[in-house]
Order: sequence, then C-alpha cells, then structure tokens
Amino acid sequence: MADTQKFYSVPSLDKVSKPELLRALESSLASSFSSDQICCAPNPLIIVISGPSGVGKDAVIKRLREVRENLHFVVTATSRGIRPGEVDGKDYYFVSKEEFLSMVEKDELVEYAVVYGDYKGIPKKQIREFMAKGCDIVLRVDIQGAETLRKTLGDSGVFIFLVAESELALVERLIERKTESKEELLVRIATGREEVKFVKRFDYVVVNAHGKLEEAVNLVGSIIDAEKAKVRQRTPFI
Ligand SMILES: Nc1ncnc2c1ncn2[C@@H]1O[C@H](COP(=O)(O)OP(=O)(O)OP(=O)(O)O)[C@@H](O)[C@H]1O
Repeated sequence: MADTQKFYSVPSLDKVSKPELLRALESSLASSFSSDQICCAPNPLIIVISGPSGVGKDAVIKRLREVRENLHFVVTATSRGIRPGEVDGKDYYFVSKEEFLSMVEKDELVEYAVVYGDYKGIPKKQIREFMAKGCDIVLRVDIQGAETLRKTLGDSGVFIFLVAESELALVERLIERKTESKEELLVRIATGREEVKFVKRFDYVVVNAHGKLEEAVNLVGSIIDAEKAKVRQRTPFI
C-alpha cells in the first residue's frame, strides 16, 4: 500500500521536465541519486605473453602498443647481441654478461633465464613504477620464463600463449626472419616442439596465423578487456 502511494506522488512523465521528475523520484524514495562511480577502477594487470621462438611475440606486442593505451611493455634485459633494427632501451636493455649477473645478485629481476645461451631477465623496478601509475604491464617471456613467473605470480597474472597455425608455418617464419644460423634454427625448432606441450599451464591461447597479425592482436586486446571487466579482479604483487 505504501509503495502505491509513492508511485502516485511521482508526476506523469509527459507533464514535467527531467530535473523535476528526478527530484520527484528522489523524494518518493526519500534519498537522492548518487553520481559516484558504481564500480571501482579495475586493478592493473600483469599480462605475460609467451610462446615458441619465431611465433611473433615481438610482432604482436609491437602492434598492441600501437593500438592500446595505458599499457607498459617492460623492457627485458638481455646479454644477447643486438639484431639489426633493434634499439637499446626500447626492444631490450643490452647488457654484458657481467652486468647481468650483478643485477641477479642484487635481486633486481623478477625472473631470469638462460635462453639459447644468453641471459634474459625482467627488472622489478619498472613493473612496480608503472603499476603504481595504474598501467597494465606486458611481459614478454619464453616458456621457461613463463613457468617461473607462474610460480611468482600464481593466478594473479594473465598468461597468454601464442601459437602459429601449424608447425610448418612457425618454421617458415623463423627461416624468413633470417636472424639465426642453421644450428640455432635447429635448436629453436626442436625446443618449439617441446614447448607447445606447456600450453595447458596458460590461461589463454592465441593463434598468430600467417598474415593475420591484426586478428591475433585484437584477440589479445579482447582478453585484456574481459579481464578488466571481471567481478573478481586479479591483484598482482611484485
Ligand atoms: N602473423 C604473422 N604473419 C606473418 N609474419 C609474422 C607474423 N607474426 C610475426 N611475423 C614475423 O615472424 C618473424 C618472427 O616474429 P617475432 O620476431 O615477433 O617472433 P618472437 O616470438 O618474438 O621470436 P623470438 O622469441 O625468437 O624473439 C618476424 O620476422 C615477424 O615479422
């Protein structure tokens, strides 16, 4: 009965202006409407992108950075030599083996590994700094690195495994890149065969098919969007 009375105290919708109607609704409910945000801002994410050598991790991340804002790509420190077209401090921090080992000793890396004879590791400082600014963090690691990060981050990170459409496509991509010797090619291909088995430990798998880089990037973007819309947010801590 009381509810029906409240309903009658609200004027007909076509007789009053929007502000008048709002006031009438507020007074019927005996409380004003809040303009506060209903949901809190989503937590920053740590997105781990991994996959076999030559699958397109760098290519996907490069494009992702062009199309998405508020994303920080952590620059990995490596003791490997610089490849043509790579820029120190942008693609990697190129350091000597000695410098790298000193970073390990000072516990400055969240994860590090020897990859095809070279050290690669992720500096903690950068992750903390950019998460504090509200940025999502993208980490590019090989499968060993993803394994270590899973142990550190548990379910608080988003783990994405990139695959090519077929083994043949992956090998062709590596050959066309022309950055490995035939010995290095063999090692990467053999390792890649084993690495595909690790897909089960990831949260998502994304196919980066030949000529379809944009589709792979869009899917990664959709994964990030869906993660940000989750009711139970991941809360990464480094
Ligand atoms: N969807 C695609 N279609 C065609 N070529 C691609 C695609 N994605 C990447 N490539 C090309 O394949 C080669 C390997 O890609 P990229 O260097 O990004 O792989 P990666 O996974 O980062 O390799 P690594 O782990 O050895 O550094 C590059 O020459 C890149 O331009």
